[in-house]
Amino acid sequence: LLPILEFPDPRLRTKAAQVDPAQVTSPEFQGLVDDMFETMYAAPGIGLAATQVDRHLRFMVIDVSEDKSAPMVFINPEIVSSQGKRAYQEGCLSIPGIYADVTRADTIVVRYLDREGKQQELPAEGLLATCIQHEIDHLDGKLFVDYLSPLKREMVRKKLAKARRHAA
Ligand SMILES: O=C(O)C[C@@H](Cc1ccccc1)[C@H](O)SCc1ccccc1
Ligand SMILES: [Zn+2]
Repeated sequence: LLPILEFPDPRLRTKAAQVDPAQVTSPEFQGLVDDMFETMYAAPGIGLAATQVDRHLRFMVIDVSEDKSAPMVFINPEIVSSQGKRAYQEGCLSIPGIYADVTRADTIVVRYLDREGKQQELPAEGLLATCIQHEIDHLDGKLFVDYLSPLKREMVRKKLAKARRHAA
């Protein structure tokens, strides 16, 4: 399992670099993808961005199915269109115990390279669209708490500091 960075770790603010398409089929990269799926399922989570495990490359793994039956890899993802708005109570594996409503586009089309390095274009809506947008934010060093008011974000910081003190 790969350790997941936790807020306010500054490494979570790193902007990830494009993946070299020639690297995608290498054993090293494929091994990292496998490790990320294992880490995500163990958390458990439905998405995990490479940034969260301190690998600053533009890719993420997602599986919104109930039974781990729909693993998806998005490499160098870019949203090419987005429509509508939808609020969803988001959590984040890097900000444990904090949940808040975040409004994002309801329907998107995302262009990316798949696990074989093949260019794909996928329409997504609902939870999958929310998750894709949440993970791409990670690759840009953004966290869902950035969408909260400064007051609310301060409350989050205090709550996490307190939880860390009690855990120590
Ligand atoms: O930290 C992450 O990126 C994993 C996130 C992905 C996510 C957050 C909000 C909304 C959709 C996806 C989650 O912590 S995975 C845990 C989870 C499970 C079911 C529904 C929502 C979140
Ligand atoms: Zn997250």
